[in-house]
Amino acid sequence: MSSAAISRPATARRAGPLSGRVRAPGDKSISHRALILGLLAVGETRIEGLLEGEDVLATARAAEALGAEVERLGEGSWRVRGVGVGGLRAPATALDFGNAGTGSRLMMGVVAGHPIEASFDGDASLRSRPMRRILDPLALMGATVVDASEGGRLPLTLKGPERALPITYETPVPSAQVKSAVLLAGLNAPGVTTVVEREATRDHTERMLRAFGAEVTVEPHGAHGREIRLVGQPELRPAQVRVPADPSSAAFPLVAALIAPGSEVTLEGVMTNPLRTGLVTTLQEMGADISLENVREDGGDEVADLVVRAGPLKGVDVPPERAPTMIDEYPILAVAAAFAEGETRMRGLHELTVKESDRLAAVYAGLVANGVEARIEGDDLIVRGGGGRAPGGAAGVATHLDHRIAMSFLVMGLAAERPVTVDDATMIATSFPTFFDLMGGLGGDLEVAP
Ligand SMILES: O=C(O)C1=C[C@@H](OP(=O)(O)O)[C@@H](O)[C@H](O)C1
Ligand SMILES: C=C(OP(=O)(O)O)C(=O)O
Repeated sequence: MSSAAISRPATARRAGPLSGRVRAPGDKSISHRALILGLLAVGETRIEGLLEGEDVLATARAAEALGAEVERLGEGSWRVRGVGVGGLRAPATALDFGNAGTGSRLMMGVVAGHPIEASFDGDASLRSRPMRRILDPLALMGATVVDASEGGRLPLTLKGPERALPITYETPVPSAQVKSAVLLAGLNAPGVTTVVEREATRDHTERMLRAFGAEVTVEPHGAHGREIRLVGQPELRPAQVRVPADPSSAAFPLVAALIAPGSEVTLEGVMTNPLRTGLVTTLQEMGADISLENVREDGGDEVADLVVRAGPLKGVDVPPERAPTMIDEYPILAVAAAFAEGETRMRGLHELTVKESDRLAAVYAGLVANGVEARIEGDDLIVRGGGGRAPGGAAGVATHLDHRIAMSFLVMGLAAERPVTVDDATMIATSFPTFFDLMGGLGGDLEVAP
């Protein structure tokens, strides 16, 4: 297991307006997948713009342990020499995924498709997260859980069958991680593996599998869902992957620019895949001044420069079916809502309770600690905004090993009447290692305890 890091509190204070042009780091979802498909391709995959955050570095180490040669050539520039589908070797020691749900769950799918045994572990947050949602479909494909902690949690040991079975699986929860784990296991199963999702989730695995030469078809399913079919046992060919800027990270300077009066910020090259843009849609409904400029295609996805100007926001009702397109953005949306005029109701947030922390509870507690009126009704979070103002003043928002809780409340501090301190900023390095430099470069006043 990762050794527990020493907590470092951080504080953000209101300063002048934010201004400048910045690029958020590479997309975390795509970075994990590029390393994993690089491992499964025959030959040399090149990745540019890889997110060099702790979560992704853990996946890079796991890919190495499973047989790939992984080399960093320069900032964000990586080379992966893969072993091919079917060519994995059993790792000598447990794979430690730290804080990373995506890396651990997708790699469980990879292992389950191969006749090898591997152990998975992580930090206290990852050890508390549900893994049955992954292990159940992988068992249908022939994998065995040799050993697991209570409730099928980490640390656990998984053993793949001699020959994985292709299945048709309807995901019980909207989860790109579950979908991806099944597809990755299906890569080494003879025949067609099918995943049906009632609500479409981020489609990076499907897109990237195609870019690496796999045969994948996607059809609509019902009102909001999709059916994805993968033909097993392809020889994946290596690809050149250019990783676009992560919309889930860009969300922090974006909301900071909206709520710090007088700000104008441009966020370059942000991925605008429609399955990731729920936050921008919602903020625009709230009246936010966000324009998409220079819309273009890059690395197989749509990207745009987002030009953001501060201005008044109004409360809105966010429908539950939008959740998969902005699942990681609710904490920062709640901060925007705290500065809006009137009430914002975010519906259907059950999945937030099983992230790095129980984000529904953590956001609610952080809002209340900062003098913001909020309540939880069932799976809904309701925030009453202060019409351009929020009190702030929390002396130590509890972040529970959750990077997005830490960044969200630091952004609140950049515009609140009193400074906001979070109890631990170390986890920010899992997804946004340049957060403090980037926000500071825009004029934000943030300080981490030495
Ligand atoms: O597939 C992915 O890259 C991710 C899927 C989402 O999780 P779920 O699949 O649990 O919804 C998201 O919260 C996570 O940050 C990244
Ligand atoms: C939920 C997240 O990531 P993961 O599931 O990969 O830990 C996140 O980054 O907000």
